[in-house]
Amino acid sequence: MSSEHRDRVPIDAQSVDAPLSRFAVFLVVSAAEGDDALATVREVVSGVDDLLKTVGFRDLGSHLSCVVGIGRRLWDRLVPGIRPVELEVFPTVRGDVHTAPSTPGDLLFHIRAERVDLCFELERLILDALGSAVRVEDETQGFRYFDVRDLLGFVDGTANPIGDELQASAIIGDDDPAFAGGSYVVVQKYVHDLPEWGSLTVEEQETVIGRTKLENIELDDSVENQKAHKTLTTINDDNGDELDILRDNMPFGTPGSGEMGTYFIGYSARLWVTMKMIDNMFIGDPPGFYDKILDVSRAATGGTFFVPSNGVLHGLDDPDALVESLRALREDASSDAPSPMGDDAGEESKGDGTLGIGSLRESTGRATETEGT
Ligand code: HEM
Repeated sequence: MSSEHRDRVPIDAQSVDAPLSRFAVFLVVSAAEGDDALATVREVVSGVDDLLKTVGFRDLGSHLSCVVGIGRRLWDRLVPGIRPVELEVFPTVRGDVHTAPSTPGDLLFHIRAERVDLCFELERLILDALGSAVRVEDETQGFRYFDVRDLLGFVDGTANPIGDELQASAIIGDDDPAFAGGSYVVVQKYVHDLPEWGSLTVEEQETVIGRTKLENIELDDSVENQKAHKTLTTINDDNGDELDILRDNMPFGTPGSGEMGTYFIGYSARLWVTMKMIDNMFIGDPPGFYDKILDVSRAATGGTFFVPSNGVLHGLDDPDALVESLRALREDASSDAPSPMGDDAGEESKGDGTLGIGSLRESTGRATETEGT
């Protein structure tokens, strides 16, 4: 990659690695058809930093942050002709018993802060600015619950990568140089059946999760077919090295309505790793032995978004220049690489084996379908 191109498209990541906060808002919206709506989306999304400063500067200690993700359909409208290698619409994943639905959404705003009013204010300003250019598909307010527990009562997030591992797991690097500094994010809103969960003994619950409830100690992996949640979501590459994702799950709910659960959010440098975890949970590994967490957790939403680096995000207000820069970066990379990557929408380079992706994909036995690509 030439330094000239690096200068044109800086690879600074959005605040994907913001610390675990007390509050969060997960806002998913769909973009309206038409050029006017697209122009508004471009302006707001590329300038979201200004709104963030407007609100966040009023209390810097509360660490207000906002990550913007863009779904594949909107990406193709905003940046026609070049797309992150793995970006796809979240596919419906059907197991024998449980299904992970694919639900509409073009933009994700993941807002985090130590104060709920800062999250509220930023969300309000973003939606005001977007106006009729978008329709809200889902809006969930998450909160920290005791010592970072989910509503099932278990500490959630312990095995998250930190430091260098966080960067390597969550932020795209040389695999897709045009989109270095970006990340893939998957969200799913799970609604829990807490009375059903409460009818299990603590030992039974611990077997489902794979950790002890009070002390959060990891249990040994089961040698039986039925694996714990933590085992089904442990993915290794062909060399046996573990491939992590960065989770920032949050409890949500309104007891009066009876609806409460866990909002799952996972950032990854490789989308297929997150999707393999979801396959394992819903289809089972081996197939049929699905994640028992799903017997008390209904997936109500499912979406995949690409989180561009700040440089690409800001570049959305000048799409011609952006596309030219991204193309140049990808061409540079393919002329340097022994086996060239695709130069159009990225389809050609999917599963190119750089991390044993192809063989792992084939072994998933995945019964999935993609809705309305
Ligand atoms: C109902 C929703 C979910 C709940 C309540 C939940 C809860 C938990 C808990 C309590 C742990 C153990 C502590 C920890 O390491 O964080 C865990 C681990 C984990 N979960 Fe989930 N989770 C949910 C959904 C998901 C989904 C959808 C994925 C992936 C797509 C996922 C990926 C992981 C991973 C990677 C680990 C760490 C495994 C390891 O030990 O290496 N989880 N989860």
